[in-house]
Amino acid sequence: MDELQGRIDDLRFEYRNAAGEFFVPEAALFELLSEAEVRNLINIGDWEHHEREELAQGIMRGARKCLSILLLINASHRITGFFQHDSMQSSCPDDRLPYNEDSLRRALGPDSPQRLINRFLEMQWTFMTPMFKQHFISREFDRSMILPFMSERSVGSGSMGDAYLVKIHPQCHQLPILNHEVVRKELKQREGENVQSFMRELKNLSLLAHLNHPNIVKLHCSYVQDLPIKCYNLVFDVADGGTLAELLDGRHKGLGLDRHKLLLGFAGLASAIDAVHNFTSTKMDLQLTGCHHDLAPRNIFVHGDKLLLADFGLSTLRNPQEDSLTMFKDVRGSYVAPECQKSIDQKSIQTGRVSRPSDIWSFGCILSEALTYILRGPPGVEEFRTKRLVEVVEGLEWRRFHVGPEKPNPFIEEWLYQLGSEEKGENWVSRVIDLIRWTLIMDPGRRPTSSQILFTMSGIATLALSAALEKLWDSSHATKTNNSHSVLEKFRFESWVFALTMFLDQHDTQTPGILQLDFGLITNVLRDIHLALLDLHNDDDPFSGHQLRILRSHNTTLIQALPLRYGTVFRHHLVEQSMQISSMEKLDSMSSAMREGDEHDIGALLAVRRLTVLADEGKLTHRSDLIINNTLATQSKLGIHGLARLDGESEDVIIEWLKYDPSWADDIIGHQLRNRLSTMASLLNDETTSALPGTLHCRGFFHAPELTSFGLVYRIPAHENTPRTLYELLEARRPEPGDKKSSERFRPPLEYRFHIASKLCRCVYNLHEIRWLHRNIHSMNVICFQPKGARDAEAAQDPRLLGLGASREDSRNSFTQGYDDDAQLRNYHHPRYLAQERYCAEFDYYSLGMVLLEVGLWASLAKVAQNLPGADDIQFRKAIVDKYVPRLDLTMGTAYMRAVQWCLTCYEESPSVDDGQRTRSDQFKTMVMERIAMIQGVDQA
Ligand SMILES: Nc1ncnc2c1ncn2[C@@H]1O[C@H](COP(=O)(O)OP(=O)(O)OP(=O)(O)O)[C@@H](O)[C@H]1O
Repeated sequence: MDELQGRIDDLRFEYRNAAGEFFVPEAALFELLSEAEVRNLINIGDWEHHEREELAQGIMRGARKCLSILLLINASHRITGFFQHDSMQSSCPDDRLPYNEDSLRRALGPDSPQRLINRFLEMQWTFMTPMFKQHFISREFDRSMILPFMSERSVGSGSMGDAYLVKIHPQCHQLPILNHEVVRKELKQREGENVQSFMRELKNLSLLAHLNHPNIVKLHCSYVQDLPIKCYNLVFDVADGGTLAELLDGRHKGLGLDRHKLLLGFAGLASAIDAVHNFTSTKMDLQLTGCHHDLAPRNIFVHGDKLLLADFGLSTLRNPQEDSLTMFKDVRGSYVAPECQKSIDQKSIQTGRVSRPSDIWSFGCILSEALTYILRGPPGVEEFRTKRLVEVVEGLEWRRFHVGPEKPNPFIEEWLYQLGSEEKGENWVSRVIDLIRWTLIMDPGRRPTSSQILFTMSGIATLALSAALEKLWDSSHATKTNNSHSVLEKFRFESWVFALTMFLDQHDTQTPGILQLDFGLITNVLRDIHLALLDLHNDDDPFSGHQLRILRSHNTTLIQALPLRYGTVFRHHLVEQSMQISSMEKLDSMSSAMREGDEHDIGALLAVRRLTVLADEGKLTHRSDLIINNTLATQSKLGIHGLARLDGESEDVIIEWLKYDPSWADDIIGHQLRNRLSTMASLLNDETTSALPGTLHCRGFFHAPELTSFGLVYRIPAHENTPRTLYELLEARRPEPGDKKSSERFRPPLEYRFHIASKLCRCVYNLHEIRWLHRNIHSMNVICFQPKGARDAEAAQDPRLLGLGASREDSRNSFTQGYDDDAQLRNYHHPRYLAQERYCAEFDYYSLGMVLLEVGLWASLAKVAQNLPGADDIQFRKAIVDKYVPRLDLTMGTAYMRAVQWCLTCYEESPSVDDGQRTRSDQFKTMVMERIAMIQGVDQA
């Protein structure tokens, strides 16, 4: 027993706090006083056998501290009394520490000497050091309580209290802290406003602690100690980088924050302000409207690369139904909003009523200093502060961003203008300045809300970081080989930045919440990309599969984070970028790289693009296997084309006739023509080309000298289906019993018509994406496939575009399509093209518009033209636009009508970029393709 007593006594003098007091951490005591030790002690003591088991269990359950004290004062046998007087309550003797004289006398027995009682009372404090745990709020400590603070040093003081950096004994806390350190903020005085502020801060922080917001300083716990006056303490997580005020002044510790981190820090800060302004806790089923009221750099901490919002002593969090205006409590500081003081009159300032926009003003002020810091460093901040100093009334000067309740400080705008003219290459600077201007609007009602600030600030920070990464990507890329996979990833990243920028520009910040972006996720991915790019510099084989796979997966995450509509913008930009590649070799490898990844459809487009360039350059290999020598066993007309069966075959084929001028049939020109045909057939035979939606697979070509024509031979996709031209269907009459033609016209249901329209748009859009103009869109070049046994409506299905062969020819003189270049085909062409203007995409849209009109009215253009006898090309177009297009309103709806109208008038309209659309193809997509797809209920994205 003596030996155990000696060891406990040693433990008593092992730990000494910063105030020189000894204490025994609970865990250390329990380690020493194990169950074996306790049982051993009981076994050698004077206790009756039948008492021993219960006693051992009772001590282990919660009396080891009392037992230790009794051992040290040589009264261990009295431990039984602590149980005898527990009135069979479940609490344990240790739980009842600290004892007072009466309760102790009851436990120790009435015969216990006073000296024993005194010694216990004195000794007990050594064994009851508090255990600091999270969310222990408002604990009251006796003045004798020994706190396990191993070291303590002052880190600053504010108007309300002093702050100390404290190291807690590792066995005396269960806090998630680094190095066992916390900041203890101690209230300076106990009277008046300070106590109220303390209590308010405590209440606010306790509520905010439930949010566990990464940008709000973490309150771990709080306590009050009677010393003998009440001393109020808040225990915070340590912010390791000092305050933002110190950073801006150049007095910060550590590395500080670079520009991107600072911008991200402000996005985090905006998020904290938003959390305060719109406090919501599902756990507590609570929604409150908050206001910080004292936003200033000294109340913002730097922690790692985060900014933390602190000091909630003046803040309010209240029920949203309550009036959210508050009388401003203090008028100090440079960041105070103009509405915070009602009037200034001979040095006396009347406080005004403030609400959340006042915080927004302060945020804007702080942001402007931060921007100055980024661009000009601490001396710039100093200059800004000095220059904005104004004398408000005689003898009263301040550095605020206004000069009275309704007057802005004119210097601020001048300063922002100066900042804006710097850093030309950095597009985010002007965005930050725009945001600052918005926050510094004198009318509080017109300032942005915290959610708008959060969105805008997050967008700015993301764009700034992305721009830096683009540079890094360039520099690392420039030194590497032209590995197509790496070029592709760079393109994907750039296209993502493009789509993001468009999203931020177009997002209506007045109605936040409609389209949201997970900025947290995006920032993390951007950080990972940064690391991966840095790795590339140090890697021997930088574009090895592994590195690229990492970058590809990061890019994919970014792309998937875009709202659906902007995923389409991304895709379009990627196509545009890829189309800039002029080298055939690069196009080829880029196309293969894409076909392996997420954008395989773009890869296929690129492959076709490559083929078309090769075809135009006459470099497409001439393939003898595409020359068809069979004669035609049967032949019938398919409008201007043919439906035939080749000798010895069992399936029909479609023949696109290309007629040449007989005078060219001499040997030399004939050879050239043959070469051209061979090139076209190779292009249309390639599986990538025939995989384009709305096209047919070309098997090859043959020469029919007797017709001075070549025939391009196409496969029928499902051979039992009957091909019919759209023109034929438009003209068709409903069959009557006995197969007699009725006078009633055949009209497929609307959904069939929308489907045809939609598919044709898609086909033209894809062709244009790869810069392939069709040049011959008309309803005789649209082939539908009637399933076997289907009648009427079902004939109008699965439309495909013919005429692609001739479209590769620059000159209209090489071939004419069909047996004769029918005058009625003229109606599909834009008058300006007919007047010899160079062919452009708008002319394809015009022709497509005419076909869409035919589909909409379900009447051929030839039929329509019969009502316009003698009209020249221009008059014809005008009559169509003015008279026939409006009829679509009734047959197909307004959206369809507008789509057709756009096709027929886009050439006349000056190119416009103001609605955010960059190219005609973009416009076609939104104005026509998506409109029609939307009526049809199909997402064309
Ligand atoms: N959690 C913390 N981590 C690191 N340092 C802190 C922490 N809390 C306070 N400090 C330091 O202690 C100083 C005093 O903080 P305190 O919140 O008491 O006053 P203040 O905000 O600077 O002034 P005022 O109360 O007048 O607004 C701070 O400026 C900061 O340097």
